[in-house]
Amino acid sequence: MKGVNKHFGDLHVLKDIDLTVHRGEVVIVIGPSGSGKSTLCRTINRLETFESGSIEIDGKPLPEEGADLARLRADVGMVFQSFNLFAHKTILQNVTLGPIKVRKQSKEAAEKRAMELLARVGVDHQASKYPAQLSGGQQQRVAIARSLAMDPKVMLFDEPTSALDPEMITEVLDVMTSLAKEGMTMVVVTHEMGFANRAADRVVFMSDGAVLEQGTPKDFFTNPQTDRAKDFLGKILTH
Ligand SMILES: Nc1ncnc2c1ncn2[C@@H]1O[C@H](COP(=O)(O)OP(=O)(O)OP(=O)(O)O)[C@@H](O)[C@H]1O
Repeated sequence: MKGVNKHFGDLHVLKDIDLTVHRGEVVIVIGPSGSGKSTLCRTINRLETFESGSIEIDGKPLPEEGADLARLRADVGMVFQSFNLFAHKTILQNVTLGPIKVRKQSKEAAEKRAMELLARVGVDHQASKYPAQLSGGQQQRVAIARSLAMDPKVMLFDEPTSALDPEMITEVLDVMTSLAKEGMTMVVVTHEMGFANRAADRVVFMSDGAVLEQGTPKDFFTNPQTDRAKDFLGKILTH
C-alpha cells in the first residue's frame, strides 16, 4: 500500500498508509477501537474503495470490478469475525463453491481438496452438516479451510477470534499459528497478544487512521516508541 487515503464522509479513516508485506511474512495489526484496522484489511481485497494512493498484490494493482475482482478475492483470502459461511450450504459445499466457480476446478478435485483441508483444521467429520450445527470455533476453522481452498497468495484475518468463547479461541489460533509457521503470508487484526508474540514477524500499530509505529513483536512490546502505543499497551496488558 502506498499513500492510501480513505474517508467515510468527514472521517479520514486511512491516512496516507504505506505498508509493505513481504511474501511469507506475518503482520499483526493492532490499535485502539476505531483506529481503522478493519478498514485497512477490507481495503486490501477491495471490500472498501479508497480515494488516493495505490495497492498492489504480487506486483499487480487491485482490479476495479468484474471477473478480475472475483480472482482478487480468491488470491486474497479473508476471514471475518463473524465467520460468514453460507448458511444454506453444507460445510463441504462452503469449501468447494469458490474453487469450482472461480478456480474452475472439477467437482471431484474440489471435494478431494476440501476434505483434505477440513481434515487439516479438524472438522472433516462435519462435512455434511450445515454451519448452524457447528460450534463457533468449528465454523471459524471451516472459514479458514474455505479461504485456503482458493490457494490464496495472502490471507487477511479481521479479529477472527473476537466472537468466540474463550475455550474455542485456542483451537482457531492453533490453526493460524501452524499456517504462519508454514510460510503463509498473513495480515491479522487481533487483540491476541500471545498469538502476536508467538507467530508475528512484525507488529503494526495503528492510531487514528495512521500507522504510528511498527517493529518486531519483541521490540514493539518491550520498547514502544510513541506515547499512544505505550498508553495502548498499558491498557491491554493490565486488562
Ligand atoms: N461503513 C462505514 N461507514 C461510516 N463509518 C465507518 C464505516 N466503517 C467504519 N467506519 C468508521 O471508521 C472508523 C474506523 O473503523 P474500523 O472498523 O476500521 O476501526 P477498527 O480499528 O477496526 O475498530 P475495532 O477495533 O473497534 O473493530 C470508525 O470510526 C468507524 O466508526
